[in-house]
Order: sequence, then structure tokens, then C-alpha cells
Amino acid sequence: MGNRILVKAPAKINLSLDVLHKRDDGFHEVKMIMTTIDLADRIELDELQDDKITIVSQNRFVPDDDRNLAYQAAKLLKERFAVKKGVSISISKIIPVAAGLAGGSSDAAATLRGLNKLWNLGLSIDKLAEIGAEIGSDVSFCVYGGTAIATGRGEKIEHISSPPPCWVILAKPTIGVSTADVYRNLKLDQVEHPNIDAMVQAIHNHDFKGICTNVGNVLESVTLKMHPEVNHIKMQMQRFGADAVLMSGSGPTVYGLVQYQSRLQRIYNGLRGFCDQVYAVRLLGNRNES
Ligand SMILES: C[C@](O)(CO)[C@H](O)COP(=O)(O)OP(=O)(O)OC[C@H]1O[C@@H](n2ccc(N)nc2=O)[C@H](O)[C@@H]1O
Ligand SMILES: Nc1ncnc2c1ncn2[C@@H]1O[C@H](COP(=O)(O)OP(=O)(O)OP(=O)(O)O)[C@@H](O)[C@H]1O
Repeated sequence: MGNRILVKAPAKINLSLDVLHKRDDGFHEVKMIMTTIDLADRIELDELQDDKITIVSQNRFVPDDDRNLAYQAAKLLKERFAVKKGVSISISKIIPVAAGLAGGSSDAAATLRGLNKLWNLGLSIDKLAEIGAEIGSDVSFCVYGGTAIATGRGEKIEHISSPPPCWVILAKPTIGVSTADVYRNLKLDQVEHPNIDAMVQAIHNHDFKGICTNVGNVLESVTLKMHPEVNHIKMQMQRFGADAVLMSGSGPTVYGLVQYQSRLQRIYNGLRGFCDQVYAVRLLGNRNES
């Protein structure tokens, strides 16, 4: 049997997401605070002697061809570094798909980190993040993990300290949301911009209350209008007692920050009453092992 590498691909949430303006290349200039949570896909990379890339996944929403971001990551490395061997990429999908949690991006990032080892490429983590940006805006952050301010179209990463430990409740409505559609429908003259500097300060001070008062996401203005059920989930989560409630990324997943474990069960049970996909996990905030 050939070499095998196992890699974890954690989801992210956006504690804060601001859009500054639309750029000439069609992307939007963003400023966001991203952090990793303890909800992760598992990626298994098996060396193939044949010169090909295969994707194996039991999840019917995960493409098994070149549309898969993990496939694109492998292809990019293989071509750029003239690797003659192939790889079988097996994805155990835990992160809900098309959810605003960067599942596909994190699979791509984990594939980059894993193949760097499997194929002995010797690339630095910064180089992997740079390559990741060619696959998608969220991939660079996912290469590092941890907690960071992301700017540019999301690929410029400045690491900051981790927020104080807390719980994260996630509820994913059954709808899927297209990130491109959300950005396209954003009306920047009608949004309320979050205070990113105040969020950074609160994280720096380990001030959980300050973090809760400063969560904000301008993309909510679009997705909540398109899908009123997202707002319904937000209101329910607030009612059940989460300390802060926000939509992650372009949605539709809503997360709640919860300081005390004693409150978790009640919020979880309340949401399970009308939402199939509910998760209670820890906020990780620390960097991936490279
Ligand atoms: C919503 C977030 O997930 C927040 O973390 C990201 O901003 C989106 O990251 P992503 O899914 O990796 O996005 P990409 O795959 O790079 O882009 C998908 C589409 O979203 C739009 N897009 C994305 C990022 C950005 N800064 N401006 C954009 O306008 C573009 O139309 C692009 O074609
Ligand atoms: N490895 C993958 N896992 C899940 N979906 C993938 C993967 N590769 C490609 N996709 C495609 O990407 C689409 C978006 O999936 P993904 O789970 O990455 O969205 P997301 O969480 O909204 O991402 P982001 O937060 O970065 O915008 C899916 O509908 C699917 O067709």
C-alpha cells in the first residue's frame, strides 16, 4: 500500500463581515474577522501510482469531479510542481454544504497542507495560502485556521489572538445560498457597517461581552430578505438565550455564541424543534497544525 495522510478541515465562522466597495475585477473588497470552530471534515489522501486525481465522498451534495475544490487544489499543486504521482482524496463530510461555513474551501486548504507532505513539496504555509487564493477567496484563511482579519477579497490574512473560549450553536436551514448571488444583490448604500476595530479590541481584551455586542455581517441584509426563514432562526436563537446571534458568511447558517455550557442544551433542543441541522461545538480559534 502507498503512503496515506489524514488531515482535518475545520469550518469557519465570520465574527464580523464588512464589505467596503465593489472592485473593477467584479469581486468585493472586504474586511472580516474569521475564526475556526470545532466542526470539521476529515480528508484522507492516498498516494496513487496512476497519474490521476480521484474524489470519494458519501455525500450526494459533494461533487466528485473537477468542480470539487479539493480536486482543484490537488490539480493546481500537481501541475505547478510537475508531480507525476496521483492521489485519491476521500472526504468524510461533516460540515454542511453551501452553508456559509467554508466547507469546500477548508477541504481545499486541507488538501494543500496534506499534499505538501505526501508529495514532499517543502512549501511554506504562506506559499500554500498564496496558492489557495487561486482556488477561492476563503481558502487562504482556511490554510492557516485560527483567528484573523481578512482583507482584499478575503485572501490577505493578518493573524490576531484567539477569542476567549465559548460554545457555538449552528443552525442550517434546508435552503442553499449562492455566494455570488448574495454579493450581486448587495446594496452598499443601504447597509449598516459593523465596527471591526471594536471587535478586534474586544478579542484582544478577551472581552466576551464586547465580542457579542460587535458581531455584524453586511451580507445579512441580502440573505435575510431572500430567505425570511433565516431571520426566523435568528430570532428563535435569541429567544432561547444565545449571547450573540449572527449569520455566517453569505449564509444561510446562523450561529449563536454561548458562554455557559449550562445554557447549551436548552438552545439546542429549542432549535431542533424546527431545524434538522443543528450543531453545538466549541470555538477553536487556534491555528491548524501544518
Ligand atoms: C462570504 C465569504 O464566505 C465570507 O467569508 C467569502 O467572502 C466568500 O468566499 P468564497 O466562497 O471562497 O468565494 P469565491 O469562491 O472566491 O467567490 C464566489 C463569488 O462570490 C463573489 N465574491 C466573493 C468574494 C469577494 N470578496 N467578493 C465577491 O464578490 C464573486 O462573485 C465570486 O464569483
Ligand atoms: N469539497 C467540497 N465540499 C462541499 N462542497 C463543495 C466541495 N467542492 C466543491 N463544492 C461545491 O461548492 C458549493 C458550495 O459549497 P461550500 O460548502 O464550500 O459552501 P460555503 O460553506 O457557502 O462556502 P463559503 O463560506 O466559502 O462561501 C457546493 O454547492 C458544491 O457544489
